[in-house]
Amino acid sequence: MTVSTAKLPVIDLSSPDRLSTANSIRQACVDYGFFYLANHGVEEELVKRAFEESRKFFSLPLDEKMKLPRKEHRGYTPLYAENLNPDSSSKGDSKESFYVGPVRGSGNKAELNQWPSPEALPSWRSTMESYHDKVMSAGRRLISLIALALNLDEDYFDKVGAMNEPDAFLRLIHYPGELGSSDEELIYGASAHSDYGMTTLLITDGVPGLQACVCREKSREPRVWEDVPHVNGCFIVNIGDMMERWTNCLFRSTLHRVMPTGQERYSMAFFLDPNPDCIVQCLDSCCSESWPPRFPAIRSWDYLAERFRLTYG
Ligand SMILES: O=C(O)CCC(=O)C(=O)O
Ligand SMILES: [Fe+2]
Repeated sequence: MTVSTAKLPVIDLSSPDRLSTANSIRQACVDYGFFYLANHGVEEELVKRAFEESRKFFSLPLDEKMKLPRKEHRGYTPLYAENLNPDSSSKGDSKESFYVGPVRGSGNKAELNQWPSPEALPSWRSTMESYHDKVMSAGRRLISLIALALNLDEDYFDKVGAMNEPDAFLRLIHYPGELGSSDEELIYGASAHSDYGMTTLLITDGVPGLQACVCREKSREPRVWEDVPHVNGCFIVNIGDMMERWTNCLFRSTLHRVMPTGQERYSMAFFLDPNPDCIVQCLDSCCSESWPPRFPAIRSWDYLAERFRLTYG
């Protein structure tokens, strides 16, 4: 079956016409929950370096990588350890990943990060810290436009505490590209899922595989999948379930997956989530008498911890 390419809008983060940009973001988040983000300020050179360092890490022998197993949601997760959609595959996804949590902040938050040994990978930590910082500043600018898009003050998410030391996790991903044997079930790179948090800023190495199901009804069958190709110089941004909850389902967290193509592939997903103590409750601008709040208020971390528990067991 041929798969068409999703026609996603491109949002210019540096446009001086913020209101018009906010309107385009609103439209994109209502219609697709996905868009491309251009002129985001993260230099191509830094993206390239981060991909190089990521490649170096995943090329280490497994026993080296297993010295940094995922703890406190930071560190290494080996192949098949994660199953985003247990209904679709019993083996788990064909990817390995590494999480880098917030790199600044009060208390010991940044110290929870695990780093490969500087002897083996001397530039790894500084590269990932710079990349995390830079994507975080793009994310902050994006969140203020998202607030405008929701008819809120542009510092709304600062005022409710979401952007006070947000929980931002960079996840480096490596898909080895092997195809599971064809007489068994299909093994996805990443099986169908929506992201859990506020918003995700994803960049890939250009190898195809990512698809989104941009149908409004998540439960509609059969699902129609469309390719989401890499666009040079852009992040692929998508809305997460927590933002869907916040906006009372006005903004959509869209199902997506990574198909196995037989090609090795690298990507870097930056999950921008609110401060763990932030209370996520239906925005005033997203409910009315005829459209009452669908979800009770919840503390951000309580919501996310439950989602992680279901994914990682
Ligand atoms: O690698 C990709 O293109 C997508 C990864 C993804 O959706 C995720 O990690 O949540
Ligand atoms: Fe995702």
